Amino acid sequence: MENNAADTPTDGRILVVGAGAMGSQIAMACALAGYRVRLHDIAEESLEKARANLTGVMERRVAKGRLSQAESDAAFARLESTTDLDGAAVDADVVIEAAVEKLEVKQDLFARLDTLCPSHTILASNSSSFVPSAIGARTERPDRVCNLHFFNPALVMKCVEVVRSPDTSDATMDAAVALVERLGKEAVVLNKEINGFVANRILGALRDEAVALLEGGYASVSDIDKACRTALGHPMGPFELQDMTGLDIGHAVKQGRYAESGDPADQPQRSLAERVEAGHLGRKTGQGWYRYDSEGNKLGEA
Ligand SMILES: NC(=O)c1ccc[n+]([C@@H]2O[C@H](COP(=O)([O-])OP(=O)(O)OC[C@H]3O[C@@H](n4cnc5c(N)ncnc54)[C@H](O)[C@@H]3O)[C@@H](O)[C@H]2O)c1
Repeated sequence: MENNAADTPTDGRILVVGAGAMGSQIAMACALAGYRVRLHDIAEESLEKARANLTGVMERRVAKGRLSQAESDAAFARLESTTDLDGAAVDADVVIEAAVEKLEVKQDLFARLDTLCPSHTILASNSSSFVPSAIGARTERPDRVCNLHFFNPALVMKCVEVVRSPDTSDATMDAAVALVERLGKEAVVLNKEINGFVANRILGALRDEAVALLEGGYASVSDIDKACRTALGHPMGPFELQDMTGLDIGHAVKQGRYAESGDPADQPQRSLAERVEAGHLGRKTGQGWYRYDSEGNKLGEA
């Protein structure tokens, strides 16, 4: 059985803001661990989609015997959906924000949550890149702001990066790490904030080296991927992975980092930029570093 607590409700109320791919699964992970959870979104259809997706995920888990029907029912009973942020925030002990990746949206949300939530409430963001000092800049509680960075899919992936700003208190970090552990996940603590955190920075460095080797004419796309799979034991190579996640995503991350650092090394490389400009974004467009047929089967290098 997974980490869940159908019969042992956990103290504390969690508010998850944003019911997209990440927020919906983070909310369910918390409900499975016994927390009472409110899932908020500005869009009613996002909440409906979240509920439908979670119902499917939980049904599959029950069918596979990884969860009992009673545990699934109890988790759903602890999970409430709402478009009313004011009402949802009044008694939240922890907020996990998983709205769109736009700094202004997050700063506005944190400023608003700061006025709506009790003074003890921890405000955490699931942002993939923005640091807590930036997101919480307009709150009166920088000591209770941190990042809780889950990975996709949040119900499956074990790692959660817990990121502190220079103002985040030890008590906030301790509570955040305890929450991650209560969810049955592994906390990776960042003692100092940095854009992109640990796992995605390492992934980015690998991707950059792969593109540099390709652009230098040292090896082909498929041989670089082969080296990562067969020598390093990676489940897929860096080009295969980019085709899966979307070249536009990696391109946007590099642009964002360049805007912040001004370091030319952070700019998207020529071969990546050319593909994105041509609309070759990976599997979703049928071509990225590789070409794919309409069923998504790889045909060969692009
Ligand atoms: N998708 C990933 O692989 C991944 C992984 C880790 C972290 N993240 C981060 O998680 C966050 C959410 O990503 P996602 O992939 O779930 O996005 P998504 O587009 O699937 O969902 C975003 C949701 O936020 C809602 N929203 C937008 N503005 C809002 C507001 N002001 N108040 C409440 N809800 C609002 C939207 O209606 C939408 O339902 C982003 O910060 C992203 O960087 C994403």
